Amino acid sequence: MAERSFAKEVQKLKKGEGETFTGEGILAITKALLENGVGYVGGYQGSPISHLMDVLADSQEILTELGVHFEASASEATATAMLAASVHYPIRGAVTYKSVVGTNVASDALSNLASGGVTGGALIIVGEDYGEGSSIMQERTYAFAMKSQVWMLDPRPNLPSIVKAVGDSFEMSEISNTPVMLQVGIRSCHVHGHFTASDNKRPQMNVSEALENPKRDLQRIVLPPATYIHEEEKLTKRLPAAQKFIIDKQINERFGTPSGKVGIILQGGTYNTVIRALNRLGLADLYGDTNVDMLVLNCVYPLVPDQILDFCEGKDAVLIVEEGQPNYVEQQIAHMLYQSGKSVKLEGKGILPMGGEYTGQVMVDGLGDFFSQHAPAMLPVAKVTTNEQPISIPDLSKSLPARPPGFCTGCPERPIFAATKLVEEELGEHHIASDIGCHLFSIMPPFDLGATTMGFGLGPASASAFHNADKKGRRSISFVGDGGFWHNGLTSSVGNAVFNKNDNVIVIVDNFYSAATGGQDILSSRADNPTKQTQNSIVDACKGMGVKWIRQIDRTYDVTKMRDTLKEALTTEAEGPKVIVASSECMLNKQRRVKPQMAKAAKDGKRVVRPRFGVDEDICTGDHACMRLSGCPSLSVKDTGDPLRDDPVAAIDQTCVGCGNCGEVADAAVLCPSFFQAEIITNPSNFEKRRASRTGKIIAWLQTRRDAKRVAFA
Ligand SMILES: O=C(O)C(=O)Cc1c[nH]c2ccccc12
Repeated sequence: MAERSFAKEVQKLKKGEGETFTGEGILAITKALLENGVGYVGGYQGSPISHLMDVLADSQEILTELGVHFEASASEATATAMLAASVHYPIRGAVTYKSVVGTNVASDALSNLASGGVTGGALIIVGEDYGEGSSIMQERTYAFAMKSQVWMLDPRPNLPSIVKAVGDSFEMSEISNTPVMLQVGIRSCHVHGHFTASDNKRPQMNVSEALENPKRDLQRIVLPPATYIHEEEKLTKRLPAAQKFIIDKQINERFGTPSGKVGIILQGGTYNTVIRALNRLGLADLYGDTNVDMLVLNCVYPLVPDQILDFCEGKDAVLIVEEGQPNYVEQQIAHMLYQSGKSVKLEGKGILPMGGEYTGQVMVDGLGDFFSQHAPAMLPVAKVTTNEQPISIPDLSKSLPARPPGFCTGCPERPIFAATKLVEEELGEHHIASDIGCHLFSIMPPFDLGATTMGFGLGPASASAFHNADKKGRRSISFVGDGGFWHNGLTSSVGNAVFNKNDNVIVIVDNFYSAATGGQDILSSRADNPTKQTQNSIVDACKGMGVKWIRQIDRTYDVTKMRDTLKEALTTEAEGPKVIVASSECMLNKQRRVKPQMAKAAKDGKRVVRPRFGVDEDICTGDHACMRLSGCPSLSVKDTGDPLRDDPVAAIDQTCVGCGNCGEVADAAVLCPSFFQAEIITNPSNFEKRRASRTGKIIAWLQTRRDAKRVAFA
């Protein structure tokens, strides 16, 4: 079960011609797919397009009704390979993946797909995870579009434009026999708005019909000599067809006064920020109407030289607004201008920063500089000759404590790293390889464990060079999550270690979901899923791969067991990789699952017990050793008001879910007797009520007696 249910929202997918659809960008994309007769959809989840996969998963019924096949692909490579169904058949297909990392994984299939070309429209929806709030390295998917010759649309961030781009992409893909990427940034994915819906369309051909009428065309299969034909076709047919389509269909838009002496060429995705900046500069009204001449590239690849040169004609200066680096669009435009001998002044990176997100302030500063330098007369006098002092923003890093991202309250992964810390205390520091997923938070305080992260499912692979010539010497420890394990870790990491007789320790962090991407089900998820085969054992898969030494830990909160098993793995004489599968349910998902059940039980008058932990502040010495081995967000500090105690004591707040980690850690590390466990009982039995009342009275009497003897501070 994913973190959010879209069961209610997907009902909007049934809206018909003329009805108003209101909602989030990614939901609009899903609706647009159905309106455009898509035949199959798939993908791999990742921020910021995880919810698109969740919406599709929740729309299974509607998809089936329309004859649309949906798959939660094993990886982005799988998703892209799935688009093979559009190679020979006139079936429209769409897949989603996250940004450059998804494209990296997909790139083998992507090159093959782009070389052979497609018959049915093939659409890749890329959630471009660039800028503030991103979870990955800062690169651009654009490079892949260029190298494989895949077109890239980047629509203005509003629902009608995004929906239109879906239809345009399919058409463009079919006309030019080329796959198309629809790039949507973080803000586009989550922008809210409305558009006028059309009826959903059944696919022109569905996948069952294709199976009944198999087809092949040697010219579309990637093997020499066809590959040479593909390259030629790319240059002489597909590219010109795409460029003609861009002009004929007016994919790119012109705004403002066409004869302006200065102009802006911008990626569609930056439009909202540009318009807001123009508004702040006094160059656009609140509705976005402006006199500034603008060419909005809703298609950022390929560019159409005639269109660009026509825009630049007669202008003194043109600014390219292109987020991220390298400045691919600017370079291409510079080349066009140089080749055609135009003397227009080209601005872009320089006036705007080379890297980083073009946030509102960055855009106001950059556009302000551009107009001050090249068209100061356009700016309102107050902006040019301002004597306003810029607002100074205090450096909050001096006064606020750092708040590194970390494990959630009750996360079952925290004790795994607490155990690792304890083992290192005994056996010394080890080389630790990390992977993608929640468990990567181990690299942050208070654990500070892990030296590298090389890719999804590649944790153990990234430790593979570390082969200790001394059999009794130190081994590496590597981590991989259950998500990464099924994404490709089983072969790239575990199989590789078995085959190469790697002697290191591999910990598979199994929390029953692809947790970091939003709690989607995966092969080893424990829940029943009506459309998927779940409950496939990670241990059996590893054994099947040839792992001989394997241990399953069923409750990661058992820090002592976790610590002892890790120690055994690091010291055993057994050869080959030592694999520990550490399993406990993701606490976020567990709470989502259990809370409604408990609430219902309580409402029905049933007895419900919720464990909570607390700290006895009279016993706590305030040394905070518990926190150094935990980092639980519910574990905090509290001032006792006692002037004789310098340090605040530990305190557990209301967000505690009673996972028991703090107590376990304290026990395994022999740290602290100040933790206690309490039970909150809803609808207690009469016996429990009487007992609580009795003990309450005794405790109150003892407390009053003790307080009377206490020295009081005024
Ligand atoms: O959701 C995220 O933030 C991810 O990075 C997850 C993810 C999805 N597909 C990937 C491919 C390579 C690396 C990470 C991911």
